[in-house]
Amino acid sequence: MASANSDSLDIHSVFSVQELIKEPIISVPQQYVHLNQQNPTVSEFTGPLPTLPTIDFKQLVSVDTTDLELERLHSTCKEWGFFQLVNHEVCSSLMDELNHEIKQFYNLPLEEKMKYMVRPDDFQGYGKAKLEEKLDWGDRFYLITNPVHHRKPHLFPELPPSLRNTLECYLLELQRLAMKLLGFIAEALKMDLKEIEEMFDDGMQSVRMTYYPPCPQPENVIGLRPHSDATGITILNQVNGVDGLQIKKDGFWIPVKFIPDALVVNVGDILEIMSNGVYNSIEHRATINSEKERISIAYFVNPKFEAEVGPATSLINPQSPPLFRSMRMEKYVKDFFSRKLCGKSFLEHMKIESTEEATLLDGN
Ligand SMILES: O=C(O)CCC(=O)C(=O)O
Ligand SMILES: [Fe+2]
Repeated sequence: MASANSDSLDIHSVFSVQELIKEPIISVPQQYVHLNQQNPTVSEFTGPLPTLPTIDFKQLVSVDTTDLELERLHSTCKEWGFFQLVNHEVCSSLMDELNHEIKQFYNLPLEEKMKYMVRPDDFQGYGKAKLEEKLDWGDRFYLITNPVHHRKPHLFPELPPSLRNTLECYLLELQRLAMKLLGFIAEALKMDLKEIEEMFDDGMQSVRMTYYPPCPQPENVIGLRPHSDATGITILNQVNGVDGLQIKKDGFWIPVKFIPDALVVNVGDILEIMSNGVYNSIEHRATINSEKERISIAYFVNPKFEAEVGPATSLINPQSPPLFRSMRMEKYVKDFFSRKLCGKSFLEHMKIESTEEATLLDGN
């Protein structure tokens, strides 16, 4: 066990923040200190703090209101890349159950959780995929859940049965929701519905369950460092209702308020690419609370491994040439995970450079 204020951490403490704080600490070990995380602060924002728009799923599906809500969906994905989704039809008792099960999981003794630890040369499992110089203040469990034959035998099938069953039900509900949402997104973008359906049908899906312990110096740590999601869309469930998510808007970090029963949806890099830059995959991060633990589960929705990730053919024409290169999903995932989860670097990598773009334009 780590002693208070020790900068030389034992392996368990590096592996799990939850273990590290089992004995009260007064200051944060150096490996976890991220300086200047708070800049620019929201207090520098002039005028009232903007609030993340809310999209009402009920209005999207209802014939009377669908056009107006589609317009709102479109402008929100362009201007914010994030929204709160209400009336999404995912049963609230299922959300409560999931909340309970994830808490139970993180309450298991470390030895139990270590059964699922990330193995060398892998990125799935409990714990950190690689030990970086600077560590985030959170314990993660990442696993690919779809296609089912991609599930690692020692992960999903070996989860405690009640967590596994609840998660399975939750995933089915979210899968249904995600496909409907993607359909509305295709409509809003005026892209071929078949194109999006074919790409995402039985696509690669994964979840990240994160436990963010409280920290006595929250301003010196970061729960999840700034990043954009490499996904099609992400559906985030702020499981225990504690705030912490922040998104970067016009250069400022804006907090996302927890709304009971709402899910937070965001445009990922792949949707930015598919929309040929019409939608934006926004940088976000998770901050830490000084007193309360925070738990979230992010569900990542992606095209199938065989799909070609690139600007949708139905959106490309001589007036709107492709701004991103195309790549098979399988390679995209492999290349992405061999990089660091930080900043928008991978999306930048997918951008067509100006000389290449010029050649393409010439060819048109
Ligand atoms: O926990 C959160 O609020 C954010 C999680 C997230 O951004 C992610 O897992 O990619
Ligand atoms: Fe994220």
